[in-house]
Amino acid sequence: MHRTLRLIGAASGVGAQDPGCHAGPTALHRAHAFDDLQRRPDLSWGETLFPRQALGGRVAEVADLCQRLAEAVRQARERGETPVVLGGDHSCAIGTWSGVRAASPAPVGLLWLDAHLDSHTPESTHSGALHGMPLACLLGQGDRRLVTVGGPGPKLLPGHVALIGVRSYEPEEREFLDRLGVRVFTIDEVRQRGLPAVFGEALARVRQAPGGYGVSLDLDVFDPREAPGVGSPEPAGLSQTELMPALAGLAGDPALLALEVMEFNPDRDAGGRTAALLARLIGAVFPRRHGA
Ligand SMILES: NC(=[NH2+])NCCC[C@H](N)C(=O)O
Repeated sequence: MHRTLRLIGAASGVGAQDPGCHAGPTALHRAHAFDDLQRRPDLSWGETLFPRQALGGRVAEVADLCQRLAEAVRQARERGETPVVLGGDHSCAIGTWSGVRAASPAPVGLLWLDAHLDSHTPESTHSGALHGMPLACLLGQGDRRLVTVGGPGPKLLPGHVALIGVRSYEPEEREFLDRLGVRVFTIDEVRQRGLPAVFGEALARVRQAPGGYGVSLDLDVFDPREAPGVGSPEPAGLSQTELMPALAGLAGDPALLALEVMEFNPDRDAGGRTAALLARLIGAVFPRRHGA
């Protein structure tokens, strides 16, 4: 059975220091790089969600957006569709995975591809930026308004989570993840062992979750020379030559519940390279099947 892909825009930069990612989904909707994707009969662009202002601060605005995103993602899953969420800053991940979890009868795993750990709490953050906190929130730690999006309780169990590509973080968030037992594959480990070995090990871990798993991809996991259009670029990332084949290996996996691609910042996307990469990436994970 071929599932319908449901694109959902999360047009928020409220969680970031540079709010430019808010324009990401609208820019992609119009980008020529997305023309072929949008013509696919098995893909439909659903809604794009925008933050509501004057809710009394950033946490309230992010919580409100994530609540609506969780609902849209949950409904898509319950219709038997595969949600593909396009950000937007990475704080929106709280909505995506709370929605996936709400639609699943059993715990779900998450593969987190990112230059950062995004695992601060309000107490540990250095910047105060909410896009530095979503993974901690999904693991049950953080501002109550964010932790309870989509229902009470942690949305992920540490043993079902793995991060790949990490190269920029503060010590407190690393200690937090190590304490919980979340597996972090830094870029140094990728360089030592090669991406195929690391990706395989990370995937095996997240696939242990009985409810299936998802992929949260922050575009800054790529080297900024290949993906310049991101909110927080960090040098020395993964190349497309490395990561695309690994992602293509997920194609057709019935346990893959949803994908999100976050932190696209069109203001910085010199030559439209990042939008084109993003379109290729969706095509690699969800190739168009014959007849679909
Ligand atoms: N989703 C992101 N781009 N996160 C970047 C976070 C950077 C830094 N660790 C912070 O907490 O501010």
